[in-house]
Amino acid sequence: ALVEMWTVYYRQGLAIISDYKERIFSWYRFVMGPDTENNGDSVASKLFGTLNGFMRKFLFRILSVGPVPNHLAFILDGNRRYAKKWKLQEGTGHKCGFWALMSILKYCNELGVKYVTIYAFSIDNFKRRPNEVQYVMDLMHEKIEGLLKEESIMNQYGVRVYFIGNLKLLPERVRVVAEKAMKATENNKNTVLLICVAYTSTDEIVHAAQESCQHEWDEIQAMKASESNDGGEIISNENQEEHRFINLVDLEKYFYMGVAPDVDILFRTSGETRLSNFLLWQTSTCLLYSPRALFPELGLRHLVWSVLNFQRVYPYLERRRKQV
Ligand SMILES: CC(C)=CCC/C(C)=C/CC/C(C)=C/COP(=O)(O)OP(=O)(O)O
Repeated sequence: ALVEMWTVYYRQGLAIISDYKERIFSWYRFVMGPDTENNGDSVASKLFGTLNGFMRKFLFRILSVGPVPNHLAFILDGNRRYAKKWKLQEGTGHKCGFWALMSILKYCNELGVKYVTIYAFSIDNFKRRPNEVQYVMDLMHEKIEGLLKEESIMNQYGVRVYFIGNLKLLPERVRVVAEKAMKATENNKNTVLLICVAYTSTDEIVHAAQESCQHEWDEIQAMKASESNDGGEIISNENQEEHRFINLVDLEKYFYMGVAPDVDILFRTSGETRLSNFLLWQTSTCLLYSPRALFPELGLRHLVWSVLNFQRVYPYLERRRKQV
């Protein structure tokens, strides 16, 4: 707990310094070293990282005795409140949120969690103040570009990235860089990071229903065409009937989230318990965990506690999944 508290304060310290760095740039570099933007590569931080990593591995070994969740999803709530709480510039909360996300991703990778999904930006978020939308889009653009670098956490930990949602709604430059990131990480095999942007669950369901109907329609048209070309067998009424119904398996095939299994634990930070139109279809048998911490404060202790809770209710969740 002490080491974890230190991690959080260390991150907060970096955030505050980063926030004021334009004003105090010269002694900031002197104190923190030139690489602080990458979360510190100094001897002290390497030593700290080794000690921390050793304790984590020990903890994860113990946790792995029980069932380890396969898919964690996060609603990243409380970034603006975090900035307010620490009297940081508007937007710095989101930056700290990104750092917290990178730590969580690293922990998930070490623990053996295969899928991590985050709600980075909903379709409704486009209604926020233009400068706020602009800030988050700029941050995403900058961070996704960073993820493309050879030494980024994505390549270091073998993380494959998917961007999930109606990507047409994103500004062109963000969409282009997102597509590049998906392509660049397609051979990474360890963890899958699904970043939901321009996403809402209802939009996903409508999109899947439309795609599925379109597919059925195309098939009927193709059958009709081949029938009239070959003078072949006339399509029976039952055959047409069969094509008029969408079934679950077909629908799920067209989900943006079709690449991942159902969620095991859904996190919503800052003590909120609403789903806000996130993964409504994929969370029917998951554990909802809602710590009071704001997203940038989310750390190892929250992850460990949620996994312990998951292991406690695991037999019940499994029974629900098998419908017995
Ligand atoms: C590349 C990549 C994955 C970047 C992700 C960056 C990131 C942390 C985005 C969060 C965006 C967002 C709208 C969070 C909600 O917090 P809020 O603004 O609603 O905060 P509040 O609940 O305090 O109002």
